[in-house]
Amino acid sequence: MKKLMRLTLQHTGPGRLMLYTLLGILSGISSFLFISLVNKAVGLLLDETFTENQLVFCAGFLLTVGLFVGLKFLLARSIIRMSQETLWSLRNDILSSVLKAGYQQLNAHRIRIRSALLNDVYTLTDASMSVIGFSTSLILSVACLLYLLSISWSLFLITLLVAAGGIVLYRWNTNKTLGHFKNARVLEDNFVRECDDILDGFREIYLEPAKGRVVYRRISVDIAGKSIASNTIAYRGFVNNQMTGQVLFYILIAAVLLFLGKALHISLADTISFIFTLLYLVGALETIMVMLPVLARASVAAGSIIELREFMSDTSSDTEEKTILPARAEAVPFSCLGLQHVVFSYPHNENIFRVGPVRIEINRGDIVFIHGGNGSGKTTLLYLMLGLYVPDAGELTLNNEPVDRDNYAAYRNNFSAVFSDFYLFNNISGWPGMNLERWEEYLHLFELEGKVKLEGSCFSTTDLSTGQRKRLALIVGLMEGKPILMLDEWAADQDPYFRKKFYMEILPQLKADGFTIIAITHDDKYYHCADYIYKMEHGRLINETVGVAQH
Ligand SMILES: Nc1ncnc2c1ncn2[C@@H]1O[C@H](COP(=O)(O)OP(=O)(O)OP(=O)(O)O)[C@@H](O)[C@H]1O
Repeated sequence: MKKLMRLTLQHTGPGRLMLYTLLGILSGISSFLFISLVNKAVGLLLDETFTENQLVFCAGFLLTVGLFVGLKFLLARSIIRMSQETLWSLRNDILSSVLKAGYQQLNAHRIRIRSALLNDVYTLTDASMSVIGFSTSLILSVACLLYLLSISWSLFLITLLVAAGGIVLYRWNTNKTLGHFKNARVLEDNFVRECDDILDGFREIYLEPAKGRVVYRRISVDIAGKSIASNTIAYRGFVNNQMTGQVLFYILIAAVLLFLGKALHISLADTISFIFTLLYLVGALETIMVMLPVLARASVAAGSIIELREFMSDTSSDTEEKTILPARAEAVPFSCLGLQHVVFSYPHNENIFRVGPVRIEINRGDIVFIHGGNGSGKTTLLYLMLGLYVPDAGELTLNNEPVDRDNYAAYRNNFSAVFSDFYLFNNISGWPGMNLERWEEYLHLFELEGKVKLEGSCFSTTDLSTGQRKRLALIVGLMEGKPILMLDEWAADQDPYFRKKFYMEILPQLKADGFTIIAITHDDKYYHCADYIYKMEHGRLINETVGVAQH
């Protein structure tokens, strides 16, 4: 619950939370005023003096009901607004942590981020909607207990003992119950992962439905089975608590009516008032008990969001040490970059694959090709050069200056990249430094005229062939105007005609325009187009430029 309070406080602010609590208290008090009026009226009816006070009671009832309705309405309106604002504020908060996180952190927590954005925030929003009933019932319970004290302190003590017994039982059960909710929350992540398999692997499943059936079975048998079991045990625990509490109070009511009233010499009017108030108390306690599982699940969701945020901002753990949090940075004019004895290995990789030590110097205007076998470390090296991964040892230099924590973001600003699994943004509005005036020229160069248009800051379509989408991604990269272009097997999806055009015509033109190009390629037919050629072998970078370089 502490985590839930911490998160709620962060998103509503203490002022608003106090205001809603105050409204809840007032609403509870107005309910209690109504009960006490009913009790008084019952007492007067028994004394047969009610008719003399009928008008006063009529006004009293109208006033308390009016107050109750007004406060409930105000509270409901505020809480509904607050819960919607909390939903979006939580989402914005998670997304801004995502945007500030390092690449490796993001990759490691992809599924949790999705679960947090889609599930946890809704669990929390639902809980905040329940707060109205919860706070009102809580206040009403306290007020009822105080009223019971004013009727008979001995009966009050007995009631308190019964309530304490219920609370002890509840506490005893709750830890176990929360554990089951936590299990169910972990299963939710597994569910999201399996759903990704179905949605992202749909083509493969369509061809071989057995693949889909396997995933479906994992969801419907494994995950659903375990999730149903965990949630059922957890909810059952809460229902048991609720029933135990109710039974305890019903026994108390029966005992007061049957013998406790008489034994403790309580008058008939007080006994009736006591029973009445107890019944109200049971109702209020029941409302609280119904809310408890909702709050318990919200507490697990809050814990999960807080943990995720800590993972995303933490720079001390194994993985996070190798990332540099981005900051706003101005690019410096690029003249050369270098990797000096750079070493990197993936954390938690059992095969202990290591890149390096790597030494390389690249100057402005160079065309550098890197080739090598699958799994030799080319992409890892590319990520190191791009500053997506941070080396374990050695250093990167930009313009002969070492790149450190403070200027990593500025360093990254020098690159545009088209990855082998690139993402094509449809809307490029607000991107800094875009040379949109070159759009038509590049469209012509990459032979995409008539295929796609730039409408404002959006592309008319991104539903193109794979090769065409790659051409468009490269045009976007070029329009960004960054000095270094990183390409991971860019030409692999191009037809022979355009591949030739790319190596023989486009690359020289880009070089003439001042771009530096670092490309992973297996097109050995065009290796002569590079100024420098390197081979990656088991994480080692071998210079094969001799005989290839044109200068
Ligand atoms: N995210 C990762 N976590 C752990 N290990 C990884 C990760 N990515 C790659 N590796 C390991 O690093 C090695 C090199 O991978 P890398 O992607 O750099 O190779 P590559 O030369 O680009 O291969 P390919 O030509 O197949 O794309 C792989 O053999 C793999 O074991």
